[in-house]
Amino acid sequence: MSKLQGKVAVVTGGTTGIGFATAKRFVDEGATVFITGRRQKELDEAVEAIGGDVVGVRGDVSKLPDLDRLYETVKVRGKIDVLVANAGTGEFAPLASLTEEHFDKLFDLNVKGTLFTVQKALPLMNDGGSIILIGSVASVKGTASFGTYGATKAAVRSLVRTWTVELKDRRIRSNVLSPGPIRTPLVDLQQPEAIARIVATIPMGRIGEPDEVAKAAVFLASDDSSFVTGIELFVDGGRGQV
Ligand SMILES: NC(=O)c1ccc[n+]([C@@H]2O[C@H](COP(=O)([O-])OP(=O)(O)OC[C@H]3O[C@@H](n4cnc5c(N)ncnc54)[C@H](O)[C@@H]3O)[C@@H](O)[C@H]2O)c1
Repeated sequence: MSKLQGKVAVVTGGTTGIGFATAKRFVDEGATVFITGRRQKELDEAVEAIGGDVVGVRGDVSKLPDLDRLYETVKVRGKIDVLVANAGTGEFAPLASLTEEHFDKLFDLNVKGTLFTVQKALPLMNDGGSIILIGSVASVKGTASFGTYGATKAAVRSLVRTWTVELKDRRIRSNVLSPGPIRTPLVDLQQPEAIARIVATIPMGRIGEPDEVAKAAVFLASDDSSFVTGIELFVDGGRGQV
């Protein structure tokens, strides 16, 4: 039995990496999935590669009018059962030399974009639905140059605590799914020495694959996690746990 049969899901930033893998898993589990991306070409390629019941909507989730347009499109196909606020950016710089521009860029997308992605979805969400925000192990593990990024993801973790309480009467569950280092365009694999340093901090001795995060997303999206809300689920090979 498919775990998401008949469900409608939205995955922001679904053209690459974790968002792409999650959208693919959701479609394979029977869901209708809307993905977002900023560039039409990448969006079309992702829709083609995922196949099945997937719709691409172009937009930048840090811009509120784009979010309105996204949900206008989704509305035509019905209510939302699962929302994955995945779009996020990671640029890394020591706090001591951080610029205001860098700070604003990260907070605009990772915090403001994530908050309004959820807020604007609420009128369309089915009671009993599931909200998944993508966090990061960087919020609990001090790592040089990850300060601003980690702070944005700590904010995401905090937002979920509040959504969990504010949405309880509608039985909407909200959880954070926090990956450790995963093989996606966000992680620069062209720097083998940096990767080796990261891998040395991971008990499982390797970086993760996008589909390993996607499998956990299916758990949080489906009835398998019917009594799970307000948590942070780490998919990090143990990196943040030791
Ligand atoms: N890869 C990792 O190691 C890792 C670890 C922890 C958390 N994460 C988080 O996972 C999520 C997905 O990242 P990923 O690793 O798959 O990298 P990625 O670069 O493949 O994915 C990021 C996605 O967000 C989209 N995006 C970026 N800015 C956007 C915007 N303004 N509007 C709409 N979409 C936008 C990108 O187009 C892309 O599809 C992010 O929130 C990231 O912070 C990644």
